[in-house]
Amino acid sequence: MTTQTTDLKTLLKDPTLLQTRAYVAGAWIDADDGATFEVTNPARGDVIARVADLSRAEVARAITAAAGAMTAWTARTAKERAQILRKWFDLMMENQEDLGKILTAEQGKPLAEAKGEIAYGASFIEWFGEEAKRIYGETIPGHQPDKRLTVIRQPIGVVGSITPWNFPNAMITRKCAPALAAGCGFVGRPAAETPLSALALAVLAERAGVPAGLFSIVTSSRASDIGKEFCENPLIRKLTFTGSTQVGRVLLRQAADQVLKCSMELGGNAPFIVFDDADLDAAVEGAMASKFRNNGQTCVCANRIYVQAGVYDAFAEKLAAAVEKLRVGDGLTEGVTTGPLINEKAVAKVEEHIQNALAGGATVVTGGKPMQGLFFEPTVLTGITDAMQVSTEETFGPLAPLFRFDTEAEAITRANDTIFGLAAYFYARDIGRVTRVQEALEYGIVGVNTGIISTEVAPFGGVKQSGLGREGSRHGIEDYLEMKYICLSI
Ligand SMILES: NC(=O)C1=CN([C@@H]2O[C@H](COP(=O)(O)OP(=O)(O)OC[C@H]3O[C@@H](n4cnc5c(N)ncnc54)[C@H](OP(=O)(O)O)[C@@H]3O)[C@@H](O)[C@H]2O)C=CC1
Ligand SMILES: O=C(O)[C@H](O)CS(=O)(=O)O
Repeated sequence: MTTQTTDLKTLLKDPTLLQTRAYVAGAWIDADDGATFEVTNPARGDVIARVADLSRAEVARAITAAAGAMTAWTARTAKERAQILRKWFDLMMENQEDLGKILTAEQGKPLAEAKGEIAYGASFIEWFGEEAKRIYGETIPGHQPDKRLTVIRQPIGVVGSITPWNFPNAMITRKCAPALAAGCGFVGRPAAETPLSALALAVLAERAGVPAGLFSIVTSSRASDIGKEFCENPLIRKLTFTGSTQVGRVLLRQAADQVLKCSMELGGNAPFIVFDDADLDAAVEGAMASKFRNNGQTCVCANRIYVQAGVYDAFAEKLAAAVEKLRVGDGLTEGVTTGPLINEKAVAKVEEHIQNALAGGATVVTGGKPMQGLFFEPTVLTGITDAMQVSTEETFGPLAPLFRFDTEAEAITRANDTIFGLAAYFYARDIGRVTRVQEALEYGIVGVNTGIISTEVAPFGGVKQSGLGREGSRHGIEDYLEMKYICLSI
């Protein structure tokens, strides 16, 4: 690690965006016992903040306040709610540079990418501010002459939210925006690695006019405790989680006791398939975008790259050349394309997958080794087989493993041979093949001739063990509404 330290406040135009206390029931609070936890810059290893370390008691207060604030919030018109969300969006975009610097400092992604995440995160607040005005009901032709049937949709209640470190802004807004638009209260617990982006969001929520108590950010190093509070507190009507499938299973088990409605955005193992008839240069561009975005730390990153035999060597050569142009370094340094991994566990996992592949006969085309601190050489391996760990486990790092295949049917079978089903990608130009493959892949999201699929206007989510529900799009608000059927006898 460098000896350089990160004095974030001096980097910000508006230093008040950097908060270290939790935002609970409309107030900025320390933990009742004064406890704090450290936030470090993964690029430099230095401590950039000490943040309030809340326990269940403070979180319970946030939940109670959210329930209390819902009454007035749902009494407002949809237009008033929409206007406040629009103001929040505007404030996020006005402060995009500062929010990006805070995000880079605590998560590591290059500033340009962090600013891109701020725009992506803000887009959910803009989108659901608009959707707030379109929560329609139904009238149904009565089943008897004296019956008048209607269906109305009402906010589900207080939402508990748990989010990961890899998108510390967008994963929260992808949840809180539809929740608030639907009229719900919201209590968000960000990952301990990246709480500062969430707290900066709360600063701007307050400025935008989000009512005190409706929206809280509860920072804590005690993830399991907070998860239990969300699952056991009867005022919580909805749990929304983004993170690993392993933790998703724990939460679903805990949620069962109260039959708590859950949305789960979980792990992935995305196949990226390159057919003989693909535009190879486009396929390399798509593979670079999908694989190395956020240094490979996204749930929709290409995790397995299948290349048809006829173009395997050419693709491997082109991909390696593109990978060698990546510039690894501190995300706050101009021109850096690839930041550090989030922690030592992440570095160890990438190294484990590489060593396992090499032991099985794979070959390093470029990269392959850890660098100083949490940095890792962007890596391309050839000779990957289905017996290797990288075939069944999500690497969550800068490793591009190339599998060879012969036929279309083989590619589909191998691509689907996983417990996950979040995102898949393929490059081909034959219209018959494109149609067959896009329909045969068992995934919630399929990118055809593109490696980037994320947008607020489309439904994001997985099948199989990649999750439950969809976020974003006109569907994303459904998970925060309950349908009420009214049968009026006249
Ligand atoms: N489908 C999707 O959209 C996404 C999926 N993921 C998946 O998550 C993994 C990487 O992210 P990572 O953060 O390591 O995932 P984790 O599942 O370990 O953590 C996700 C969040 O859950 C918290 N958490 C951990 N254990 C518990 C628990 N027992 N009860 C309540 N909360 C808990 C974490 O807190 P803390 O970090 O403080 O320990 C973090 O805030 C990958 O598998 C990736 O694919 C990640 C992002 C998006
Ligand atoms: O956490 C993730 O990986 C995100 O869900 C992926 S995306 O929505 O930013 O593409």
